[in-house]
Amino acid sequence: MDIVTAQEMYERDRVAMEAAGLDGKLLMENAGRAVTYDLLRHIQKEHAIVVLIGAGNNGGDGFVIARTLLNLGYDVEAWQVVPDTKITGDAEAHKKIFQASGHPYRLLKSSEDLNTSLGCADVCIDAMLGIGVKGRLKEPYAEIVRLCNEKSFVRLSVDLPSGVPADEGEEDFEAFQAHYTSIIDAPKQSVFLQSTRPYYGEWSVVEIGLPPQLLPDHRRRLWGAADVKRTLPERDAHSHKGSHGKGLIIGGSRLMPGSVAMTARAALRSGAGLIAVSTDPEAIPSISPYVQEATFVEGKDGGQVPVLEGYDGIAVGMGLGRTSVMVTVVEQLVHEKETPLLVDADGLYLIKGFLQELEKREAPTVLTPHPGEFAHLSGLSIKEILNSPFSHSKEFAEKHGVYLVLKGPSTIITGPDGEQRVNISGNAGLAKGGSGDVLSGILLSMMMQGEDVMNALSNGCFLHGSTADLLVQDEHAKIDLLASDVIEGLSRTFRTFSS
Ligand SMILES: NC(=O)C1=CN([C@@H]2O[C@H](COP(=O)(O)OP(=O)(O)OC[C@H]3O[C@@H](n4cnc5c(N)ncnc54)[C@H](O)[C@@H]3O)[C@@H](O)[C@H]2O)[C@@H](O)CC1
Ligand SMILES: Nc1ncnc2c1ncn2[C@@H]1O[C@H](COP(=O)(O)OP(=O)(O)O)[C@@H](O)[C@H]1O
Ligand SMILES: [K+]
Repeated sequence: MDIVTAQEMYERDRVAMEAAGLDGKLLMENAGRAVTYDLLRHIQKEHAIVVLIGAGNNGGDGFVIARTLLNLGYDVEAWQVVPDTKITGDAEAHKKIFQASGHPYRLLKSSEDLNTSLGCADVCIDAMLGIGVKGRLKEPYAEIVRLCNEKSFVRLSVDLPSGVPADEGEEDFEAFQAHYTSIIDAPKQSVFLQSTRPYYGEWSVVEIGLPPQLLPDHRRRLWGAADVKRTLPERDAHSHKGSHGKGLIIGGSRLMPGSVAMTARAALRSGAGLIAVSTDPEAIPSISPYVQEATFVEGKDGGQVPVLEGYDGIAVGMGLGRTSVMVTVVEQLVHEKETPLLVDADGLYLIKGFLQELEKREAPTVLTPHPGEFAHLSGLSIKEILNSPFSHSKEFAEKHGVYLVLKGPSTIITGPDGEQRVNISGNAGLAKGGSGDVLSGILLSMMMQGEDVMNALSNGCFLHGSTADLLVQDEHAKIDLLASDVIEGLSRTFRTFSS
């Protein structure tokens, strides 16, 4: 499913209108009807409903929704919150159909009248502003939004909660706080940002008849279960351990043995053929009982720098520490151009000095920072990253020729060519030390088993989060879930994808 900016959404509408001959009024009818039937899941027959209608096409959708609900026999009051002169174009055409169908609307004169009406409502449908919003809400919207947010009724939004910007990068806004948002055609960037995501409440996307074959390819997509099912490599009946990749994991130290143990175990649980671990010899006794299937490698000349040749993939950084000998290890990995490399945790701190050289690597380089680590790598502030994660990830990945996995509740995976995928599986049970180590193991394993790196990374992120989701559905709560539970839970997720 594509993720769009406001501009890209207007472009999709334009293509549907010009290339397919779908007229704007028809799209508005489709949108309004699709949204109505979606919202009905949250409405009961005895509910008193208020529909708030704004000046633009979002308001036009509001007239269609109010008419459809009234035709179905629901108790609806349609409030136009702007003067008649502001309702123009397709919205005006639908207002006329609404009136010709014998339905009255109320015109906002004072906020007291509206407040009385809101006081009697069980459900409020917000069709005031959509992707056309610019800057902070002006009156009367700002006051109406404040009134609505204080009420105890069910708040449902059309396309976007009014006031929420569609695109990343906007910090200063005030918005309708929806319990549920019915998104038209494609999720907007703001669905995935920390500051705007909470305003949407639960959400889903309704289809309004735009022809997929004609739509521009934005190369920014939400990655879901259907995509995993389509792209997850099958395990060949005639395969042997060598067919599934031999991986090297460099990390762990005397005081941090657990992280590399989890990465190794997660890699094996995700299908890796062979896993070797390079770590501080003092850490080996605590790691080996936890991953009996892994082997250990000694560094060259008895030191800590391992031989890097002969692997299908290398992951570095988990629990590694930041000593000078580790700088040497990371430097050698950067210059070892032919093996796919994944860098996490301490590895991300150590690689900062070699960023300019990453572009020269021939095999894929994958960096998996959380926003704090990305701030260190990029020199941006965490706030800047959280406000515009799509554009900052894209700029960084393209500049350094790397795959960037920017982790969080919405994880953004960006390829060196700027293609982006978003994973939203997972829950706050993963907000614990060790979750990232497990993800690194899964990603290393996926990279060794599939040809397409973007698919491998997207699938790995989905499987990691989706395992945590399955585990909190029955066995665990978000509070007690451990990263190691996710490793043992992987089998459940894999079983749902195997035929
Ligand atoms: N063909 C299309 O373009 C379709 C559009 N649809 C709907 O149309 C919406 C987009 O329509 P519009 O482009 O008219 O945008 P909006 O419906 O968001 O409204 C823009 C209007 O709001 C005013 N406005 C902007 N910022 C404001 C602020 N901060 N305070 C107060 N008023 C402000 C503008 O002056 C303008 O009159 C979508 O979100 C969707 O709901 C759907 O009907 C499907 C088809
Ligand atoms: N609130 C959350 N909702 C969903 N996923 C989360 C949440 N918090 C963390 N995660 C996921 O958990 C992992 C945490 O990785 P990271 O921050 O590197 O953890 P650590 O280094 O402590 O192991 C990432 O995959 C991230 O997407
Ligand atoms: K809205």
